[in-house]
Amino acid sequence: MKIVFIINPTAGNGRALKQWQRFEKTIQFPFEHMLTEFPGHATAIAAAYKDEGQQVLLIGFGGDGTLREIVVGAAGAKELIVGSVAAGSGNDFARAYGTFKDARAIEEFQKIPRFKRQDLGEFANGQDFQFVSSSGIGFDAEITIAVNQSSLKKKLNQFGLGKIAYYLYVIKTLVKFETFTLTVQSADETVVYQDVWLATVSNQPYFGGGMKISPASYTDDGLLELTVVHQISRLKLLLVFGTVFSGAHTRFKEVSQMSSSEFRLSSDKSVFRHVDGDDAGMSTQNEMVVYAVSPHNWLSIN
Ligand SMILES: Nc1ncnc2c1ncn2[C@@H]1O[C@H](COP(=O)(O)OP(=O)(O)OP(=O)(O)O)[C@@H](O)[C@H]1O
Repeated sequence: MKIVFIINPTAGNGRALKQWQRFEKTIQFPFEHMLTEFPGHATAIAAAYKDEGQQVLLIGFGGDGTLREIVVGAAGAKELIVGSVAAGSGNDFARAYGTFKDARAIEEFQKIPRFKRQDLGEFANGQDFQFVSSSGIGFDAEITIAVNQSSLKKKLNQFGLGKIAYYLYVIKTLVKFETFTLTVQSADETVVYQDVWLATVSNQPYFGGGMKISPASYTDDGLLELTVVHQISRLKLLLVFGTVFSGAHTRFKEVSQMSSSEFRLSSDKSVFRHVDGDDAGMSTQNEMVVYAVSPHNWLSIN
């Protein structure tokens, strides 16, 4: 089995490169490695291994964005297995799909490779999007995008205080956010939700760096789960946010969840959208977007 590390040097607020340099010194088996040079590069690197004619273990050295790009490049290929070394800021991929904690664990995997077929989520909205963990619209997407684009975050990161930027944007967005009306069509029903703060389609339980937003999600069951937070006061929303880490938010009446192989979502205004915590443009007003499980699945370590 060939081992290929795909390293995003910018992941983990720029800490991934140093982490890789330390990790590399501990590797005692043959490997290849590539550093990503731009967003989307990991997809091209992964896809280039599709015709190797042998099993290849692609190890993403980065966070959720890097791993999504690798999975997208590897999806549909029978001989490409995707693993990770957690080197991002949130690392929800590692929570659901496992991660190698050191080089020895990779060596053990090589001796007895165990892997598993996994679902990939997708939707099209002008362009094709795929998501490994989740994709959402509304409040959380607006925060994510503001933080990702923030120069304040970059400054605070120099002192290891990047999280402060995140909390500042939570407060700022909480004050100015305008809720929207969401129409959801699934195989069984059509539901209209008023005063919606966020809607997230999940393939695995975690998002946002350890928040257990969708406890009923399984990565390989051919189903997606939708979580809608609606008709809630700003103060109570903060309280609910605090309970997401344990999954206790599902007890609130303002949190609705459902499961289906496909959801058609439309909002009465344009709203921000993320895929696996990265900017994915806007979901435009009254446009029906179909979220589904892709026919192309992928292989994770097991
Ligand atoms: N050389 C590069 N320069 C700038 N951006 C890059 C480069 N290589 C990859 N990227 C982009 O960096 C984005 C962020 O990476 P990633 O999500 O892995 O790290 P993170 O945001 O720190 O972690 P997490 O998503 O787990 O919080 C990826 O979506 C990818 O497109």
